[in-house]
Amino acid sequence: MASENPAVPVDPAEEPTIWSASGSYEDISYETTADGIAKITICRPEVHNAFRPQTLIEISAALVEAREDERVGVIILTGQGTRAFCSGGDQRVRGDTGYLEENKSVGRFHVTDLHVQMRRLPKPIIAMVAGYAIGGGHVLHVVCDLTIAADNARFGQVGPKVGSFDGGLGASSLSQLVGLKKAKEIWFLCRQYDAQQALEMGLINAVVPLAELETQTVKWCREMLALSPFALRLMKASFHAAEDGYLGIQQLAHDTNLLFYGSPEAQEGREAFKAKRKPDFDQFPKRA
Ligand SMILES: CC(C)(COP(=O)(O)OP(=O)(O)OC[C@H]1O[C@@H](n2cnc3c(N)ncnc32)[C@H](O)[C@@H]1OP(=O)(O)O)[C@@H](O)C(=O)NCCC(=O)NCCSC(=O)CCC(=O)c1ccccc1C(=O)O
Repeated sequence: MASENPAVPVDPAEEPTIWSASGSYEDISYETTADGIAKITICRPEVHNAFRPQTLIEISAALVEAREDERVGVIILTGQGTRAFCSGGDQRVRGDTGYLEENKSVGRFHVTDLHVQMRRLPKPIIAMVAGYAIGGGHVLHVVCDLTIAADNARFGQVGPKVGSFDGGLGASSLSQLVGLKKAKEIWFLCRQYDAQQALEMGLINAVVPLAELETQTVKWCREMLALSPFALRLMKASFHAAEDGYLGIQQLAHDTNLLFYGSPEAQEGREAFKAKRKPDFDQFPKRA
């Protein structure tokens, strides 16, 4: 809300949210706020926002857009309407070799690359969940960095009921969140859990009234936007480094390199090369 007294500064966390849409997508929408929030919405409410290959290709493109936009600091992933965040792979286009793109006869799992992209993306991604987060839709929220759920949210895996499973992040990240026994229960029994149960088992970060889902999620985003973006980037990479092995180390190491490039020591190497002279690294301390 704008402050009525100009002497009282407006708390950025309380500013109204104005979304600007951009891009030309069929299955999703991509919107941003002037203060640095991007929102990707799956727009297939007639199938509880189930994804087909095209949906995942578009989410991936929107994530690239959000990543490359230097104004964007936080990304929200959500589903259109109040009945579902996402119900997983669209079973109508599930072929015998994976999920089928239009006019293609050989299927694949586009989610594999998308999960990796979300995990490596150096900006926080928040799942904003109303209604069902089921099957591959449940895994999508698990892969997000944070999850804010409405009080009507329902969570669960259904793979073993419909002849599918996610032994990737859908197993490993899930068991990190809720523990091995609970993760096995979720997969082995295919039950549904309400938002309160999900909160209690550490699957999500907060439960809010449905009517406040977006304002509360935006509030969380704005709290993060007020923090150091590079510190958030390094923390995201650090959380995943051990589990991601060499590729986790690579992310952190290259981020260190990014910082090193800003130092006089690294710049001396570059300048010496360009001037075709011997670099003078003696001027820099051999740090303890
Ligand atoms: C979510 C439900 C429990 C909701 O039930 P209800 O409220 O009664 O609604 P419905 O009447 O069932 O649904 C309304 C409407 O939507 C259609 N629909 C819902 N979900 C899907 C879907 N996934 N695909 C296609 N269509 C869907 C439903 O048919 C209705 O349409 P009408 O025309 O009105 O009849 C319930 O809907 C439900 O259980 N849905 C199915 C959930 C499901 O089976 N999901 C797929 C699981 S498998 C998966 O997601 C794999 C994903 C993947 O690609 C993958 C592959 C390999 C490794 C990892 C992954 C990964 O993790 O992603």
